[in-house]
Amino acid sequence: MASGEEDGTVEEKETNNKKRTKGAIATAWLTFYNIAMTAGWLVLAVAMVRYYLQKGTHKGLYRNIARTLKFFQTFALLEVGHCAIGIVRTSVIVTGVQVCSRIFMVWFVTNSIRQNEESVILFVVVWTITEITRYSFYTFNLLNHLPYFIKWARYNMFIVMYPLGVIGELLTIHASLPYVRRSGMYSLRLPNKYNVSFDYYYFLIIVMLSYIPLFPQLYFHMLRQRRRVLHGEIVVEKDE
Ligand SMILES: CCCCCCCCCCCCC/C=C/C(=O)SCCNC(=O)CCNC(=O)[C@H](O)C(C)(C)COP(=O)(O)OP(=O)(O)OC[C@H]1O[C@@H](n2cnc3c(N)ncnc32)[C@H](O)[C@@H]1OP(=O)(O)O
Repeated sequence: MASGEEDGTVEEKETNNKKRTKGAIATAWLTFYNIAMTAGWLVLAVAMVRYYLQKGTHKGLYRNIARTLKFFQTFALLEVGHCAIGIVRTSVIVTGVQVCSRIFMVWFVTNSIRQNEESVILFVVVWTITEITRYSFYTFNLLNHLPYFIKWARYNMFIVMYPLGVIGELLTIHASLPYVRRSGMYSLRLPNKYNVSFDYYYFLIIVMLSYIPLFPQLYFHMLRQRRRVLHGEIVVEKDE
């Protein structure tokens, strides 16, 4: 009996040690990741402000920042991995929809429009403000020094920013439709050796329609997070 208890204690200790090691490694990685992403989106913000101040127009702005934007937005795919391996307590599906829809925008939609559209600037500016806030929230939270205004901004700004971002994205997809139809880009017409047809134009319409069921789910998820963190029983971090 005694020996069983001892064994249990040793096993428990080993498990706890493993958990601690995994916890420390995961925390170190997440801290690095969030600092890198905060810096990346800050670089984008500075580049946009500089461009606008120098040129006095938004024309050409997207082209100027496109590579950096694509890089950091694509890097965010790691967040789906973070959820999948359980180092952050977030749903893989919610994160997957959020990240994939954005990657789709930067790699497949903005190529098919005049990038001077105001809607492109709208969603890029909204994403940038959101991500600087979100990643700095995670960073300070991990470092146990979370200023209240960052926590407040994280769980309040999305109320306006989310719909604005979605409006920018939908207007951008809509603006791409005429060119996509004319050019037949990314489409596969029959007959072909695979005997498969794909019409990117209709695919984009389906993507636009999919915002109707998907966006409310993301938005309500954030409203629940807001209630939990700002008004709820579980406190993420000591304020200030
Ligand atoms: C092929 C094409 C497909 C197309 C499909 C189209 C459909 C599209 C539909 C809708 C599209 C939306 C497009 C998006 C537009 C915009 O972004 S507009 C700009 C405004 N956007 C926002 O405000 C974004 C809001 N969304 C988010 O914040 C996230 O993406 C989220 C996944 C939706 C929600 O985040 P979640 O992680 O669940 O909430 P949090 O409260 O932030 O975190 C929960 C816990 O997890 C911890 N955590 C999460 N990530 C990290 C991290 N990187 N590092 C450390 N910790 C992390 C966090 O601290 C929380 O911890 P606990 O409090 O301890 O639980």
